[in-house]
Amino acid sequence: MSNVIEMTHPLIQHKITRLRDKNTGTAEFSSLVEEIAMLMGYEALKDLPLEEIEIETPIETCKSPVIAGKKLAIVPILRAGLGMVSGVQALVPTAKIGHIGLYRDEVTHIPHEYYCKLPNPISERLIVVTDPMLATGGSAIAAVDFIKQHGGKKIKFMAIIAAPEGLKKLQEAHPDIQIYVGHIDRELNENAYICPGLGDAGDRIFGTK
Ligand SMILES: O=P(O)(O)OC[C@H]1O[C@H](OP(=O)(O)OP(=O)(O)O)[C@H](O)[C@@H]1O
Ligand SMILES: O=c1cc[nH]c(=O)[nH]1
Ligand SMILES: [Mg+2]
Repeated sequence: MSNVIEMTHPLIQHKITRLRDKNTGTAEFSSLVEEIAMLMGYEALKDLPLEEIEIETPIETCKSPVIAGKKLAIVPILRAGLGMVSGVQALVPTAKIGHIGLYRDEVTHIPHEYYCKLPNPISERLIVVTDPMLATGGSAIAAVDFIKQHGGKKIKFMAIIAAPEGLKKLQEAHPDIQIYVGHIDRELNENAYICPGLGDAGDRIFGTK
């Protein structure tokens, strides 16, 4: 799984355990999602290209590196992916933000699109797609399909928890993207929920259940 990078940092693992706990309430849950996204973003963005510019320090003129190229785009899959935006945005405050609205049908588990607005043009930007949960992979595949249809080429996908089944499908559908996951869990259950997982991420972030 060479294009899948699973996080090993102890802080991320600790925070994921807090997320899994059913007694963790909405305020702590959404803060943890933001913090994990920032820590994962630090890892996912470590190959950002640099260019040297000339600046003046109080002492002398020198050349020093800055991030090169077009501004990054962060694209959350609504709703739950929204909870990860501020964490990545804290690292790259100039990032443009797109949105893709998808919900999973409760019976068929097939994703349905209800919204899509991306920065335009998108073809030259690095695009970081965020969604805490990668279950069957249907939502992730549909989101990357949309981004590619709009011209997106350089895509990284960030999920906090992934099921092996969905990860495999996403890799097969989009072998050219890099996938960053906080933890790969055991399996999906009969309702396509991740086990052990953390329940419904959107409901826990926004307090809707
Ligand atoms: O890999 P999949 O099987 O497609 O499942 C994962 C999707 O399910 C959840 O969203 P949900 O449909 O619950 O929408 P929400 O974020 O609005 O709660 C989650 O945030 C992912 O987007
Ligand atoms: O376990 C799961 C699966 C899909 N969506 C979630 O929020 N949790
Ligand atoms: Mg949900």
